[in-house]
Amino acid sequence: MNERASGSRRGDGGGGGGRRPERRRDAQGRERNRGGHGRRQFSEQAPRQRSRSADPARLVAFEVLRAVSRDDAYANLVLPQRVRHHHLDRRDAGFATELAYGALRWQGTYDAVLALNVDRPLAQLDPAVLDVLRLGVHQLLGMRVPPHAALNQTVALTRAVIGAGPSSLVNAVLRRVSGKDLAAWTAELTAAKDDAAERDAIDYAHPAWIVRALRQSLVAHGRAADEVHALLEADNAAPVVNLIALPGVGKLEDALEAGAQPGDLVEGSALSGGGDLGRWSAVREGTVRVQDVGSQLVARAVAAVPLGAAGPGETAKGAAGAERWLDLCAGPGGKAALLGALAAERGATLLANEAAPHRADLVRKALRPVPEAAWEVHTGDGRDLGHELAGQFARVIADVPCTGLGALRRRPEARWRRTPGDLAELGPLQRDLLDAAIDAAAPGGVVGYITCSPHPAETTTVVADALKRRHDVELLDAGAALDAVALRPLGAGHERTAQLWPHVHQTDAMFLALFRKLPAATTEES
Ligand SMILES: C[S@@+](CC[C@H](N)C(=O)[O-])C[C@H]1O[C@@H](n2cnc3c(N)ncnc32)[C@H](O)[C@@H]1O
Repeated sequence: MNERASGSRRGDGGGGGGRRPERRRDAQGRERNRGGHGRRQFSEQAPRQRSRSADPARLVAFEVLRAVSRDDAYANLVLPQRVRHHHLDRRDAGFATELAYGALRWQGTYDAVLALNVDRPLAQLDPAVLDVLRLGVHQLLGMRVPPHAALNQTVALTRAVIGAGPSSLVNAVLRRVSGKDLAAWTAELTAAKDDAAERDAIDYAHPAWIVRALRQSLVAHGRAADEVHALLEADNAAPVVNLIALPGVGKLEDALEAGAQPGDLVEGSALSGGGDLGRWSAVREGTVRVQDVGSQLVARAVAAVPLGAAGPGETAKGAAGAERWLDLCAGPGGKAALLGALAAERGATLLANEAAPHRADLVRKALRPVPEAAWEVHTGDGRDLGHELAGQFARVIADVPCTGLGALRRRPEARWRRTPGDLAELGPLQRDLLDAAIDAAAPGGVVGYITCSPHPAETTTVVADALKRRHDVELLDAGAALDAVALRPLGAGHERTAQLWPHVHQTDAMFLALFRKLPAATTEES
Protein backbone atom coordinates (compact mmCIF):
# COMPACT_ATOMS: atom_id res chain seq x y z
CA MET A 1 0.00 0.00 0.00
CA ASN A 2 2.89 2.35 -0.66
CA GLU A 3 0.84 4.33 -3.11
CA ARG A 4 -1.64 5.13 -0.35
CA ALA A 5 1.07 6.54 1.85
CA SER A 6 2.54 8.67 -0.89
CA GLY A 7 -0.84 10.07 -1.81
CA SER A 8 -2.01 11.03 1.62
CA ARG A 9 1.18 11.74 3.48
CA ARG A 10 0.94 15.47 2.89
CA GLY A 11 -1.96 15.50 5.30
CA ASP A 12 -3.65 18.49 3.66
CA GLY A 13 -6.73 16.42 3.09
CA GLY A 14 -7.80 18.10 -0.08
CA GLY A 15 -6.03 17.47 -3.30
CA GLY A 16 -3.81 20.40 -3.98
CA GLY A 17 -2.15 21.96 -0.97
CA GLY A 18 -2.52 25.29 -2.75
CA ARG A 19 -0.28 24.37 -5.62
CA ARG A 20 -1.13 23.13 -9.02
CA PRO A 21 -0.70 19.36 -9.16
CA GLU A 22 1.84 19.40 -11.96
CA ARG A 23 4.25 21.49 -9.91
CA ARG A 24 4.00 19.21 -6.92
CA ARG A 25 4.44 16.23 -9.15
CA ASP A 26 7.42 17.71 -10.97
CA ALA A 27 9.09 18.68 -7.73
CA GLN A 28 8.47 15.57 -5.69
CA GLY A 29 6.66 12.83 -7.45
CA ARG A 30 7.96 12.13 -10.91
CA GLU A 31 10.93 9.92 -10.14
CA ARG A 32 9.08 8.00 -7.49
CA ASN A 33 6.33 7.29 -9.96
CA ARG A 34 8.63 5.64 -12.48
CA GLY A 35 10.34 2.31 -12.61
CA GLY A 36 14.10 1.85 -12.43
CA HIS A 37 14.60 2.59 -16.14
CA GLY A 38 12.52 5.73 -16.20
CA ARG A 39 9.57 3.87 -17.67
CA ARG A 40 6.24 3.46 -15.97
CA GLN A 41 5.47 0.03 -14.60
CA PHE A 42 2.12 -1.45 -15.44
CA SER A 43 0.68 -4.80 -14.60
CA GLU A 44 1.18 -7.44 -17.27
CA GLN A 45 -2.18 -8.95 -16.39
CA ALA A 46 -5.17 -8.21 -18.58
CA PRO A 47 -7.83 -6.09 -16.82
CA ARG A 48 -10.06 -9.17 -16.73
CA GLN A 49 -7.52 -11.10 -14.60
CA ARG A 50 -6.97 -8.37 -12.05
CA SER A 51 -8.52 -7.91 -8.66
CA ARG A 52 -12.26 -7.55 -8.39
CA SER A 53 -12.33 -5.98 -4.96
CA ALA A 54 -12.25 -2.21 -4.56
CA ASP A 55 -9.88 -0.59 -2.14
CA PRO A 56 -12.16 1.00 0.55
CA ALA A 57 -10.69 4.51 0.31
CA ARG A 58 -11.17 4.59 -3.47
CA LEU A 59 -14.63 3.15 -3.05
CA VAL A 60 -15.52 6.01 -0.69
CA ALA A 61 -14.18 8.56 -3.19
CA PHE A 62 -16.23 6.90 -5.94
CA GLU A 63 -19.38 7.00 -3.80
CA VAL A 64 -18.82 10.70 -3.16
CA LEU A 65 -18.42 11.47 -6.87
CA ARG A 66 -21.51 9.44 -7.70
CA ALA A 67 -23.60 11.23 -5.07
CA VAL A 68 -22.41 14.59 -6.41
CA SER A 69 -23.00 13.87 -10.10
CA ARG A 70 -26.11 11.68 -9.79
CA ASP A 71 -27.92 13.18 -6.79
CA ASP A 72 -26.62 16.77 -6.79
CA ALA A 73 -25.25 16.08 -3.30
CA TYR A 74 -22.67 18.20 -1.49
CA ALA A 75 -19.33 16.42 -1.21
CA ASN A 76 -18.55 17.88 2.21
CA LEU A 77 -21.76 16.33 3.61
CA VAL A 78 -21.51 12.96 1.86
CA LEU A 79 -17.83 12.28 2.50
CA PRO A 80 -17.93 12.01 6.32
CA GLN A 81 -20.97 9.70 6.10
CA ARG A 82 -19.22 7.37 3.65
CA VAL A 83 -15.97 7.45 5.67
CA ARG A 84 -17.91 6.39 8.77
CA HIS A 85 -19.90 3.78 6.86
CA HIS A 86 -16.73 2.09 5.58
CA HIS A 87 -14.86 2.53 8.91
CA LEU A 88 -11.86 4.16 7.25
CA ASP A 89 -8.95 4.92 9.53
CA ARG A 90 -7.43 8.40 9.58
CA ARG A 91 -4.91 7.70 6.82
CA ASP A 92 -7.45 6.13 4.48
CA ALA A 93 -9.91 8.93 5.22
CA GLY A 94 -7.21 11.44 4.26
CA PHE A 95 -6.55 9.58 1.01
CA ALA A 96 -10.28 9.34 0.18
CA THR A 97 -10.71 13.06 0.88
CA GLU A 98 -7.78 14.07 -1.27
CA LEU A 99 -8.93 11.80 -4.08
CA ALA A 100 -12.60 12.84 -4.05
CA TYR A 101 -12.03 16.57 -3.48
CA GLY A 102 -9.19 16.75 -5.99
CA ALA A 103 -11.16 14.90 -8.69
CA LEU A 104 -14.11 17.24 -8.11
CA ARG A 105 -12.10 20.46 -8.05
CA TRP A 106 -10.17 19.54 -11.19
CA GLN A 107 -13.13 18.04 -13.00
CA GLY A 108 -13.22 20.56 -15.87
CA THR A 109 -9.55 20.10 -16.69
CA TYR A 110 -9.66 16.32 -16.26
CA ASP A 111 -12.71 16.08 -18.50
CA ALA A 112 -10.84 18.05 -21.15
CA VAL A 113 -7.92 15.58 -20.86
CA LEU A 114 -10.33 12.64 -21.01
CA ALA A 115 -12.04 14.09 -24.07
CA LEU A 116 -8.69 13.81 -25.89
CA ASN A 117 -8.36 10.16 -24.92
CA VAL A 118 -11.85 8.67 -25.13
CA ASP A 119 -13.17 7.60 -28.53
CA ARG A 120 -16.62 9.14 -28.04
CA PRO A 121 -18.13 12.28 -26.50
CA LEU A 122 -17.93 12.06 -22.69
CA ALA A 123 -21.69 12.62 -22.50
CA GLN A 124 -22.14 9.22 -24.15
CA LEU A 125 -20.21 7.40 -21.39
CA ASP A 126 -22.03 5.72 -18.53
CA PRO A 127 -21.81 8.49 -15.84
CA ALA A 128 -20.40 5.97 -13.36
CA VAL A 129 -17.58 5.13 -15.79
CA LEU A 130 -16.86 8.83 -16.23
CA ASP A 131 -16.59 9.23 -12.44
CA VAL A 132 -14.19 6.26 -12.22
CA LEU A 133 -12.08 7.78 -15.00
CA ARG A 134 -11.96 11.13 -13.18
CA LEU A 135 -10.67 9.35 -10.07
CA GLY A 136 -8.07 7.53 -12.14
CA VAL A 137 -6.94 10.76 -13.80
CA HIS A 138 -6.56 12.55 -10.46
CA GLN A 139 -4.39 9.74 -9.14
CA LEU A 140 -2.25 9.89 -12.29
CA LEU A 141 -2.01 13.65 -12.77
CA GLY A 142 -2.74 15.22 -9.38
CA MET A 143 -1.48 12.84 -6.71
CA ARG A 144 1.73 11.01 -6.02
CA VAL A 145 0.20 7.61 -6.65
CA PRO A 146 2.50 5.40 -8.74
CA PRO A 147 0.90 4.93 -12.18
CA HIS A 148 0.72 1.13 -11.95
CA ALA A 149 -1.18 1.39 -8.67
CA ALA A 150 -3.48 4.14 -9.99
CA LEU A 151 -4.29 2.01 -13.00
CA ASN A 152 -4.68 -1.37 -11.30
CA GLN A 153 -6.74 0.01 -8.45
CA THR A 154 -9.00 2.00 -10.75
CA VAL A 155 -9.61 -1.03 -12.93
CA ALA A 156 -10.36 -3.09 -9.79
CA LEU A 157 -12.77 -0.38 -8.65
CA THR A 158 -14.48 -0.47 -12.05
CA ARG A 159 -14.92 -4.22 -11.88
CA ALA A 160 -16.23 -4.08 -8.32
CA VAL A 161 -18.72 -1.23 -8.68
CA ILE A 162 -19.72 -1.28 -12.36
CA GLY A 163 -18.71 -4.66 -13.78
CA ALA A 164 -16.08 -6.25 -15.99
CA GLY A 165 -17.50 -4.71 -19.21
CA PRO A 166 -16.00 -1.20 -19.05
CA SER A 167 -12.74 -2.23 -17.35
CA SER A 168 -10.91 -2.55 -20.68
CA LEU A 169 -11.97 0.95 -21.70
CA VAL A 170 -10.90 2.35 -18.32
CA ASN A 171 -7.59 0.54 -18.58
CA ALA A 172 -6.91 1.76 -22.13
CA VAL A 173 -7.89 5.38 -21.45
CA LEU A 174 -5.86 5.66 -18.26
CA ARG A 175 -2.83 4.13 -19.95
CA ARG A 176 -3.04 6.86 -22.58
CA VAL A 177 -3.52 9.57 -19.94
CA SER A 178 -0.50 8.31 -18.01
CA GLY A 179 1.68 8.97 -21.05
CA LYS A 180 2.06 12.65 -20.10
CA ASP A 181 1.99 14.67 -16.90
CA LEU A 182 -0.54 17.39 -16.15
CA ALA A 183 1.71 20.20 -17.36
CA ALA A 184 2.04 18.52 -20.76
CA TRP A 185 -1.70 17.87 -21.04
CA THR A 186 -2.65 21.44 -20.08
CA ALA A 187 -0.03 22.83 -22.48
CA GLU A 188 -1.64 20.80 -25.26
CA LEU A 189 -5.13 21.90 -24.25
CA THR A 190 -4.30 25.61 -24.00
CA ALA A 191 -1.97 25.90 -27.02
CA ALA A 192 -4.69 26.96 -29.41
CA LYS A 193 -6.56 29.26 -27.00
CA ASP A 194 -6.08 33.01 -27.48
CA ASP A 195 -8.26 34.03 -24.55
CA ALA A 196 -6.38 34.28 -21.22
CA ALA A 197 -9.48 33.32 -19.20
CA GLU A 198 -9.93 30.19 -21.31
CA ARG A 199 -6.30 29.24 -20.68
CA ASP A 200 -6.59 29.93 -16.94
CA ALA A 201 -9.77 27.87 -16.89
CA ILE A 202 -7.73 24.82 -17.94
CA ASP A 203 -4.60 25.64 -15.93
CA TYR A 204 -6.51 26.33 -12.69
CA ALA A 205 -9.62 24.17 -13.20
CA HIS A 206 -12.33 26.82 -12.97
CA PRO A 207 -15.07 27.58 -15.51
CA ALA A 208 -13.91 30.48 -17.71
CA TRP A 209 -16.85 32.66 -16.63
CA ILE A 210 -15.73 32.32 -12.99
CA VAL A 211 -12.14 33.20 -13.93
CA ARG A 212 -13.49 36.39 -15.56
CA ALA A 213 -15.85 37.06 -12.64
CA LEU A 214 -13.05 36.76 -10.07
CA ARG A 215 -10.77 39.02 -12.11
CA GLN A 216 -13.58 41.59 -12.31
CA SER A 217 -14.23 41.19 -8.57
CA LEU A 218 -10.60 41.89 -7.67
CA VAL A 219 -10.66 45.10 -9.68
CA ALA A 220 -14.04 46.16 -8.26
CA HIS A 221 -12.58 45.91 -4.75
CA GLY A 222 -9.44 47.86 -5.59
CA ARG A 223 -7.01 44.99 -6.15
CA ALA A 224 -4.84 44.11 -9.15
CA ALA A 225 -6.41 41.93 -11.86
CA ASP A 226 -3.32 39.71 -12.03
CA GLU A 227 -3.90 38.55 -8.45
CA VAL A 228 -6.44 36.25 -10.02
CA HIS A 229 -3.88 33.46 -10.35
CA ALA A 230 -3.13 33.51 -6.62
CA LEU A 231 -6.85 33.57 -5.95
CA LEU A 232 -7.53 30.61 -8.25
CA GLU A 233 -4.70 28.68 -6.59
CA ALA A 234 -6.16 29.45 -3.17
CA ASP A 235 -9.48 28.00 -4.35
CA ASN A 236 -7.69 24.76 -5.16
CA ALA A 237 -6.07 24.44 -1.74
CA ALA A 238 -7.64 22.66 1.18
CA PRO A 239 -8.54 25.36 3.71
CA VAL A 240 -7.25 25.05 7.26
CA VAL A 241 -10.17 24.35 9.59
CA ASN A 242 -10.82 27.42 11.75
CA LEU A 243 -12.28 27.10 15.22
CA ILE A 244 -14.09 29.61 17.39
CA ALA A 245 -14.77 29.51 21.11
CA LEU A 246 -18.16 31.16 21.59
CA PRO A 247 -17.48 34.25 23.72
CA GLY A 248 -18.36 33.70 27.38
CA VAL A 249 -19.37 30.10 26.63
CA GLY A 250 -16.50 28.10 25.11
CA LYS A 251 -12.80 27.55 25.76
CA LEU A 252 -10.09 26.68 23.25
CA GLU A 253 -7.68 25.04 25.75
CA ASP A 254 -8.36 21.45 24.63
CA ALA A 255 -7.84 22.36 20.99
CA LEU A 256 -4.65 24.30 21.71
CA GLU A 257 -3.27 21.49 23.87
CA ALA A 258 -3.98 19.05 21.05
CA GLY A 259 -1.93 21.09 18.59
CA ALA A 260 -4.30 23.74 17.22
CA GLN A 261 -2.59 27.10 16.66
CA PRO A 262 -4.04 30.32 18.08
CA GLY A 263 -5.64 32.35 15.26
CA ASP A 264 -3.74 35.51 14.41
CA LEU A 265 -6.66 37.44 12.87
CA VAL A 266 -9.35 37.48 15.52
CA GLU A 267 -9.56 36.73 19.23
CA GLY A 268 -11.08 33.47 20.42
CA SER A 269 -10.13 31.62 17.22
CA ALA A 270 -7.72 28.78 16.44
CA LEU A 271 -6.45 26.92 13.41
CA SER A 272 -7.07 23.22 13.80
CA GLY A 273 -4.17 20.84 13.33
CA GLY A 274 -6.55 18.36 11.64
CA GLY A 275 -8.00 15.09 12.86
CA ASP A 276 -11.41 14.22 14.19
CA LEU A 277 -12.77 17.33 15.91
CA GLY A 278 -15.62 15.32 17.38
CA ARG A 279 -13.20 13.89 19.97
CA TRP A 280 -13.34 17.19 21.89
CA SER A 281 -16.28 17.57 24.22
CA ALA A 282 -16.37 21.35 23.58
CA VAL A 283 -16.94 20.70 19.86
CA ARG A 284 -19.54 18.02 20.59
CA GLU A 285 -21.35 20.42 22.93
CA GLY A 286 -21.10 23.27 20.42
CA THR A 287 -19.29 25.73 22.70
CA VAL A 288 -16.33 25.49 20.29
CA ARG A 289 -17.38 25.50 16.66
CA VAL A 290 -15.88 25.27 13.20
CA GLN A 291 -16.22 28.67 11.56
CA ASP A 292 -14.24 30.47 8.89
CA VAL A 293 -12.31 33.42 10.33
CA GLY A 294 -13.84 35.71 7.71
CA SER A 295 -17.30 34.90 9.06
CA GLN A 296 -16.09 35.52 12.60
CA LEU A 297 -14.66 38.90 11.61
CA VAL A 298 -17.73 40.23 9.81
CA ALA A 299 -20.09 39.13 12.60
CA ARG A 300 -17.88 40.69 15.27
CA ALA A 301 -17.64 43.91 13.25
CA VAL A 302 -21.44 44.25 13.10
CA ALA A 303 -21.63 43.60 16.85
CA ALA A 304 -18.92 46.14 17.69
CA VAL A 305 -19.59 49.14 15.45
CA PRO A 306 -20.90 52.10 17.49
CA LEU A 307 -24.61 52.82 17.26
CA GLY A 308 -25.72 56.28 16.24
CA ALA A 309 -28.20 58.65 17.77
CA ALA A 310 -31.82 57.49 17.42
CA GLY A 311 -33.15 60.96 17.87
CA PRO A 312 -32.38 63.84 20.20
CA GLY A 313 -30.53 62.35 23.20
CA GLU A 314 -31.41 58.71 22.34
CA THR A 315 -29.47 55.66 21.19
CA ALA A 316 -31.02 52.76 19.31
CA LYS A 317 -32.41 50.41 21.99
CA GLY A 318 -35.56 48.36 22.47
CA ALA A 319 -38.46 49.49 24.65
CA ALA A 320 -37.01 47.77 27.75
CA GLY A 321 -33.68 49.50 27.22
CA ALA A 322 -31.86 46.31 26.08
CA GLU A 323 -30.51 46.18 22.55
CA ARG A 324 -32.35 43.82 20.22
CA TRP A 325 -30.34 42.25 17.42
CA LEU A 326 -31.66 40.53 14.29
CA ASP A 327 -30.01 37.93 12.04
CA LEU A 328 -32.31 38.02 9.01
CA CYS A 329 -30.93 34.95 7.15
CA ALA A 330 -29.48 32.83 9.92
CA GLY A 331 -29.29 29.25 8.63
CA PRO A 332 -27.35 27.13 9.42
CA GLY A 333 -26.47 29.40 12.34
CA GLY A 334 -22.71 30.03 12.30
CA LYS A 335 -22.92 33.79 12.70
CA ALA A 336 -26.08 33.53 14.82
CA ALA A 337 -24.19 31.44 17.41
CA LEU A 338 -21.43 34.04 17.64
CA LEU A 339 -23.86 36.97 17.68
CA GLY A 340 -26.06 35.23 20.26
CA ALA A 341 -23.06 34.68 22.55
CA LEU A 342 -21.94 38.31 22.15
CA ALA A 343 -25.51 39.51 22.75
CA ALA A 344 -25.73 37.41 25.95
CA GLU A 345 -22.48 38.94 27.24
CA ARG A 346 -23.84 42.43 26.66
CA GLY A 347 -27.37 41.96 27.97
CA ALA A 348 -28.79 42.18 24.43
CA THR A 349 -31.07 39.64 22.72
CA LEU A 350 -30.90 38.06 19.26
CA LEU A 351 -33.76 37.12 16.98
CA ALA A 352 -32.42 34.63 14.43
CA ASN A 353 -34.67 34.28 11.39
CA GLU A 354 -34.41 31.62 8.69
CA ALA A 355 -36.77 30.85 5.80
CA ALA A 356 -36.11 27.10 5.48
CA PRO A 357 -37.54 25.11 8.42
CA HIS A 358 -34.81 22.44 8.42
CA ARG A 359 -32.17 25.15 8.46
CA ALA A 360 -34.01 26.96 11.26
CA ASP A 361 -33.57 23.72 13.25
CA LEU A 362 -29.83 23.93 12.60
CA VAL A 363 -29.86 27.51 13.90
CA ARG A 364 -31.56 26.31 17.12
CA LYS A 365 -28.93 23.62 17.49
CA ALA A 366 -26.11 26.13 16.91
CA LEU A 367 -27.56 28.48 19.55
CA ARG A 368 -28.22 25.78 22.15
CA PRO A 369 -25.02 26.43 24.17
CA VAL A 370 -25.85 30.14 24.43
CA PRO A 371 -27.94 31.23 27.47
CA GLU A 372 -31.55 30.69 26.48
CA ALA A 373 -32.79 34.08 27.52
CA ALA A 374 -30.54 35.72 24.94
CA TRP A 375 -32.03 34.31 21.75
CA GLU A 376 -35.07 33.22 19.82
CA VAL A 377 -35.37 31.50 16.44
CA HIS A 378 -38.07 32.48 13.96
CA THR A 379 -38.91 30.62 10.76
CA GLY A 380 -40.11 32.84 7.95
CA ASP A 381 -39.32 34.97 4.95
CA GLY A 382 -36.94 37.71 6.00
CA ARG A 383 -38.54 40.05 3.50
CA ASP A 384 -41.68 40.13 5.67
CA LEU A 385 -39.83 41.15 8.81
CA GLY A 386 -38.98 44.59 7.44
CA HIS A 387 -42.54 45.80 7.90
CA GLU A 388 -43.64 43.34 10.62
CA LEU A 389 -40.82 44.41 12.94
CA ALA A 390 -40.03 47.83 11.48
CA GLY A 391 -37.60 50.03 13.40
CA GLN A 392 -37.08 47.58 16.29
CA PHE A 393 -33.46 46.45 16.12
CA ALA A 394 -30.19 48.05 17.12
CA ARG A 395 -28.11 45.65 15.04
CA VAL A 396 -29.20 43.67 11.99
CA ILE A 397 -27.24 41.33 9.75
CA ALA A 398 -28.41 40.39 6.29
CA ASP A 399 -26.07 37.50 5.37
CA VAL A 400 -27.93 36.98 2.13
CA PRO A 401 -28.13 33.93 -0.16
CA CYS A 402 -25.40 34.36 -2.78
CA THR A 403 -23.43 32.45 -5.41
CA GLY A 404 -20.75 31.49 -2.88
CA LEU A 405 -17.99 32.40 -5.33
CA GLY A 406 -15.90 33.40 -2.32
CA ALA A 407 -16.09 29.97 -0.70
CA LEU A 408 -15.17 27.72 -3.64
CA ARG A 409 -12.22 26.22 -1.73
CA ARG A 410 -14.67 24.71 0.79
CA ARG A 411 -17.08 23.25 -1.76
CA PRO A 412 -15.09 21.33 -4.34
CA GLU A 413 -17.97 20.77 -6.76
CA ALA A 414 -19.59 24.21 -6.46
CA ARG A 415 -17.65 25.88 -9.28
CA TRP A 416 -19.07 23.44 -11.85
CA ARG A 417 -22.65 23.86 -10.62
CA ARG A 418 -22.93 27.62 -10.59
CA THR A 419 -23.95 29.49 -13.72
CA PRO A 420 -23.83 33.18 -14.64
CA GLY A 421 -27.64 33.08 -14.50
CA ASP A 422 -27.44 32.60 -10.71
CA LEU A 423 -26.17 36.16 -10.34
CA ALA A 424 -29.21 37.62 -12.12
CA GLU A 425 -31.57 35.33 -10.24
CA LEU A 426 -30.25 36.22 -6.78
CA GLY A 427 -30.05 39.99 -7.34
CA PRO A 428 -33.69 40.93 -6.57
CA LEU A 429 -33.78 38.76 -3.41
CA GLN A 430 -30.51 40.26 -2.16
CA ARG A 431 -31.87 43.79 -2.67
CA ASP A 432 -35.20 42.97 -0.99
CA LEU A 433 -33.49 41.41 2.02
CA LEU A 434 -31.19 44.42 2.40
CA ASP A 435 -34.24 46.71 2.27
CA ALA A 436 -35.98 44.57 4.90
CA ALA A 437 -32.88 44.70 7.12
CA ILE A 438 -32.77 48.49 6.88
CA ASP A 439 -36.50 48.71 7.59
CA ALA A 440 -36.09 46.51 10.67
CA ALA A 441 -33.26 48.68 12.06
CA ALA A 442 -34.10 51.32 14.63
CA PRO A 443 -32.97 54.88 13.96
CA GLY A 444 -29.27 54.95 14.86
CA GLY A 445 -29.10 51.16 14.43
CA VAL A 446 -26.54 49.42 12.22
CA VAL A 447 -27.07 46.97 9.36
CA GLY A 448 -24.38 44.60 8.08
CA TYR A 449 -24.90 43.41 4.50
CA ILE A 450 -22.78 40.27 4.04
CA THR A 451 -22.05 37.85 1.20
CA CYS A 452 -19.57 35.02 0.76
CA SER A 453 -19.04 36.21 -2.77
CA PRO A 454 -16.85 39.08 -3.96
CA HIS A 455 -18.78 39.50 -7.22
CA PRO A 456 -19.70 43.18 -7.78
CA ALA A 457 -23.23 42.19 -8.88
CA GLU A 458 -23.81 40.81 -5.36
CA THR A 459 -21.70 43.29 -3.41
CA THR A 460 -20.79 46.83 -4.51
CA THR A 461 -23.66 47.16 -7.01
CA VAL A 462 -26.25 46.07 -4.43
CA VAL A 463 -24.81 48.62 -2.00
CA ALA A 464 -24.71 51.42 -4.59
CA ASP A 465 -28.32 50.68 -5.57
CA ALA A 466 -29.43 50.75 -1.94
CA LEU A 467 -27.77 54.13 -1.42
CA LYS A 468 -29.60 55.49 -4.47
CA ARG A 469 -32.92 54.03 -3.32
CA ARG A 470 -32.76 54.86 0.36
CA HIS A 471 -32.23 58.19 2.01
CA ASP A 472 -32.55 56.87 5.54
CA VAL A 473 -29.06 55.30 5.78
CA GLU A 474 -25.43 56.33 5.68
CA LEU A 475 -22.60 54.01 4.67
CA LEU A 476 -20.07 53.38 7.46
CA ASP A 477 -16.43 52.48 6.89
CA ALA A 478 -16.55 48.67 6.91
CA GLY A 479 -12.76 48.33 6.44
CA ALA A 480 -12.17 50.34 9.62
CA ALA A 481 -14.88 48.33 11.43
CA LEU A 482 -13.12 45.07 10.50
CA ASP A 483 -9.74 46.44 11.60
CA ALA A 484 -11.32 47.45 14.93
CA VAL A 485 -12.12 43.79 15.73
CA ALA A 486 -9.07 42.20 14.06
CA LEU A 487 -5.79 41.43 15.81
CA ARG A 488 -3.85 43.11 13.00
CA PRO A 489 -4.70 45.53 10.19
CA LEU A 490 -6.41 43.66 7.35
CA GLY A 491 -6.31 46.23 4.56
CA ALA A 492 -9.69 44.90 3.39
CA GLY A 493 -11.39 48.28 2.95
CA HIS A 494 -12.10 49.95 -0.37
CA GLU A 495 -14.46 52.89 -0.87
CA ARG A 496 -16.05 52.23 2.56
CA THR A 497 -16.96 48.59 1.90
CA ALA A 498 -14.67 45.67 2.83
CA GLN A 499 -13.66 42.50 1.04
CA LEU A 500 -11.63 39.63 2.50
CA TRP A 501 -9.75 37.23 0.21
CA PRO A 502 -8.55 33.61 0.48
CA HIS A 503 -5.18 34.42 -1.13
CA VAL A 504 -4.56 37.46 1.09
CA HIS A 505 -6.27 36.76 4.42
CA GLN A 506 -6.61 32.95 4.22
CA THR A 507 -10.34 33.42 4.84
CA ASP A 508 -13.34 32.91 2.60
CA ALA A 509 -13.94 35.95 0.37
CA MET A 510 -16.49 37.57 2.69
CA PHE A 511 -17.89 40.96 1.76
CA LEU A 512 -19.17 43.45 4.34
CA ALA A 513 -21.01 46.74 3.91
CA LEU A 514 -22.17 48.57 7.03
CA PHE A 515 -25.08 50.98 7.03
CA ARG A 516 -26.32 53.17 9.86
CA LYS A 517 -29.96 54.15 9.94
CA LEU A 518 -30.29 57.87 10.22
CA PRO A 519 -32.22 59.39 13.13
CA ALA A 520 -35.85 60.05 12.28
CA ALA A 521 -35.43 63.84 12.29
CA THR A 522 -32.59 63.63 9.73
CA THR A 523 -34.64 61.42 7.40
CA GLU A 524 -37.69 63.67 7.59
CA GLU A 525 -35.55 66.65 6.61
CA SER A 526 -33.92 64.85 3.67
C1 LIG B 1 -25.61 32.74 3.29
S1 LIG B 1 -26.75 31.77 4.13
C2 LIG B 1 -26.63 32.42 5.76
C3 LIG B 1 -25.45 31.87 6.53
C4 LIG B 1 -25.58 32.11 8.03
N1 LIG B 1 -25.72 33.51 8.34
C5 LIG B 1 -24.43 31.54 8.80
O1 LIG B 1 -23.50 32.25 9.16
O2 LIG B 1 -24.46 30.33 9.07
C6 LIG B 1 -28.27 32.42 3.61
C7 LIG B 1 -29.47 31.79 4.28
O3 LIG B 1 -30.61 32.55 3.89
C8 LIG B 1 -31.72 31.68 3.81
N2 LIG B 1 -32.76 32.38 3.02
C9 LIG B 1 -33.00 32.31 1.70
N3 LIG B 1 -34.02 33.11 1.38
C10 LIG B 1 -34.43 33.70 2.52
C11 LIG B 1 -35.45 34.62 2.83
N4 LIG B 1 -36.25 35.10 1.90
N5 LIG B 1 -35.59 34.99 4.12
C12 LIG B 1 -34.77 34.50 5.08
N6 LIG B 1 -33.80 33.62 4.84
C13 LIG B 1 -33.63 33.23 3.57
C14 LIG B 1 -31.13 30.44 3.19
O4 LIG B 1 -31.96 29.33 3.47
C15 LIG B 1 -29.77 30.37 3.88
O5 LIG B 1 -29.88 29.58 5.04
